[in-house]
Amino acid sequence: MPRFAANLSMMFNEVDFLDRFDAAAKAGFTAVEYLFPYDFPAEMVAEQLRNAGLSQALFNLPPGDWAKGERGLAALPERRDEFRQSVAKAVDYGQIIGTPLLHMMAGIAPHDDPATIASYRDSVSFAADAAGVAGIGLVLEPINSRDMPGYFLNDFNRAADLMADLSHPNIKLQFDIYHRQIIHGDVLVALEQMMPIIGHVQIASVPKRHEPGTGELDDYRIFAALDALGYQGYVGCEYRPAGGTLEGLDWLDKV
Ligand SMILES: O=C(O)[C@@H](O)C(=O)CO
Ligand SMILES: [Mg+2]
Repeated sequence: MPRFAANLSMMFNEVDFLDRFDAAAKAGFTAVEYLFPYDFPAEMVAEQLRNAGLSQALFNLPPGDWAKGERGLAALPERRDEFRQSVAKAVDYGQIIGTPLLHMMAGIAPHDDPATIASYRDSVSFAADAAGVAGIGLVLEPINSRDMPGYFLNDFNRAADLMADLSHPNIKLQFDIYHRQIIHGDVLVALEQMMPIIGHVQIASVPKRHEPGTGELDDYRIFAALDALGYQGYVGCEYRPAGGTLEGLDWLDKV
């Protein structure tokens, strides 16, 4: 059975962010992930994690102005300085909280423009180096264009090609099964082929992004495949509960 991490940006929204750690632990989770911890001092987040007896699986670099629609800075050449500051901030938080992985979002930018491609490549290398010095892995996640129109990294093969090209030891793929199914399908074959470069997995039903086992895929077969492929990382439960978070957790009993 995979090791599941509760995603505190989507789950346990019945309580405030800092109270979600305790709620996740009481529900039986041993690890958590979330998008961003930056509204709170890192020490405060670390204390919540520690007090709840949880491990941190991953969180994201600062994405720019999320409320204004920004979804990362890495592919935006004109934001290079701000991007580099965001890397320093994420690594700082990562060391204090104790995360093994940071996810770097690419940004809303054309994926066929030489300037944005060059910016992204430079940013990936820069962030992978900086995170690596701190002992933290960097992951890149292709995101489907229906949920995030205009997102730069919207293709799993392009992500894999880039990683092969950069050949940096500290870069891995964040394989979100929800995005994979919407972008390309062929989930089981892709998991097998890409397993050597996968650093983190996330799950949600497709197409509604609710609890596993409630959509078009056989999520239980996918969990069995992850075990059979020897996947050792966390599976982030990045879904929006269809009703209450606790009421929806019975899918875990069927894994
Ligand atoms: O899949 C997602 O949406 C997330 O993993 C993320 O990091 C950006 O929203
Ligand atoms: Mg995801």
